[in-house]
Amino acid sequence: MPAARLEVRNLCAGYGPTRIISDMTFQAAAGERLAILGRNGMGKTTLLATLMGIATQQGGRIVFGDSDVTGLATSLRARLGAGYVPQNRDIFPSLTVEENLSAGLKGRPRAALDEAYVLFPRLAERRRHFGLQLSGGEQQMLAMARTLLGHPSILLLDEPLEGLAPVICDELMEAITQLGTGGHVTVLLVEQQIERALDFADRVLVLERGRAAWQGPAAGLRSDRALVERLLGVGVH
Ligand SMILES: Nc1ncnc2c1ncn2[C@@H]1O[C@H](COP(=O)(O)OP(=O)(O)OP(=O)(O)O)[C@@H](O)[C@H]1O
Repeated sequence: MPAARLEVRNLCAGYGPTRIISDMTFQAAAGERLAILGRNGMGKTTLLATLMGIATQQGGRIVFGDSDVTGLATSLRARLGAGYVPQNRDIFPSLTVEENLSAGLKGRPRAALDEAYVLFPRLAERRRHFGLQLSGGEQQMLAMARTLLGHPSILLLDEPLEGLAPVICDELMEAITQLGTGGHVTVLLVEQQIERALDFADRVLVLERGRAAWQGPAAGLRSDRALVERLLGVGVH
């Protein structure tokens, strides 16, 4: 599936009647790399979960490509091209790497598994290992590769680097960058490692208490240390 545009208009969302996301409007062009940043608890995970139809959309519109997906079930959104790698990685612990990957094939031939092994050679070495035997980094690679096998047009990544050693973060960011560079998929990256996210992204959306506090080019945010400090409470180099 080719990369798709994402349009979010006046989105309100949360859990049941509890409001977490308020009146949020933003877009990602087809093939764009959008980093979603914000301090802890500002609503980043809830935003991705709402885009997937997991959290409750209370108002506004979500459009993937030409399809308004407001009100659609998660499975239909996946069929329309959304690929979601949640923060908890969600792999099957008692299935092997190969079996986990097969679950992402969505009817494609088994030979397509090689795409995952080319992207992450470690997974090829571990193909007969069970999910529970993998390191945190390998689990993240597996979760990402399984989603990518479905050829998403919009990829939602929730803190893929959380809890991983710097060398593994390097490896994962290289793969994510490789994916994003071809423009074949629109990538939304939620990440706490601000520098890595800014290195990757074309544009940035910063959340504050469930609202869009700032959006613009990654380079613009990086060059304004005072703004980064105010929005995110951290420094950048
Ligand atoms: N299932 C839930 N039911 C009710 N409230 C929830 C639920 N999950 C999260 N929240 C609340 O929603 C708010 C936003 O949480 P969310 O996980 O979206 O933030 P976040 O920006 O992703 O944080 P972090 O960076 O810590 O992962 C928090 O106040 C959190 O307590």
